[in-house]
Amino acid sequence: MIRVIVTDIEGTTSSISFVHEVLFPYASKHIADFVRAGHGDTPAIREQLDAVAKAAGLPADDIEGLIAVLQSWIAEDRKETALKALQGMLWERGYQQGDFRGHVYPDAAEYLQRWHDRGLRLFVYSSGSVKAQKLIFGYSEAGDLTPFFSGYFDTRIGAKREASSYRNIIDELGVEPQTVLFLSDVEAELEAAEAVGIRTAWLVRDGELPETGRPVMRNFEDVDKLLMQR
Ligand SMILES: CSCCC(=O)C(=O)COP(=O)(O)O
Ligand SMILES: [Mg+2]
Repeated sequence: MIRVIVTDIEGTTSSISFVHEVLFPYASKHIADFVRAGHGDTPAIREQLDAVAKAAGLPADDIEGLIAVLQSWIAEDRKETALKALQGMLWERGYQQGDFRGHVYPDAAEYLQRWHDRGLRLFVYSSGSVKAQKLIFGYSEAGDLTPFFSGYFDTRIGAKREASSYRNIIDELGVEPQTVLFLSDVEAELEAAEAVGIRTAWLVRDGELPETGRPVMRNFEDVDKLLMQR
């Protein structure tokens, strides 16, 4: 019986276009000023810049070089933990100022509430930082959805296509893998979760249904029907 749901964000609870056409361009536009203003006296920013410098093989004081690296990572959608941490800090201002609100599909907002009320424990696992996860759900178009979640995982637990990440999540939650349902739009992530015994559901929000033996879910209502069968 499923007792825990772990959900991806981009392409699952929320549209890919919101992430790629709103959040990433906002980060790209503001990252340079953010880093120039914060690198000297904000330890949380400095810590992430040191990680960027190490990963890129640049001196930690090459601020313009680090900005160029960050811009290129945003453009190529690199799931680098330090970039994701900086993006989360940057987006906080955008959400607080009302520049945008987090996109969450109406069916996702509805069933997150229903599943929570039914006693299921809900968690997020996204490449976006935990801060960014709390922001997209906290400032969502459907209101503050964070009360429905029991916890959040980002790439500090491991990369989303690695089976070991899902083992780490199971260990952290202290549950049996077959009691967990993982939702994602990326088949490689589902395969990694399945490798450690986690149940999965594949969200295909838009476009043609792929030819696969795997059951495909168009929305969270379909996921709920699957839950009822298990
Ligand atoms: C938490 S909202 C920003 C999403 C993000 O930065 C990202 O890389 C999306 O990754 P996901 O694992 O949710 O597909
Ligand atoms: Mg996704």
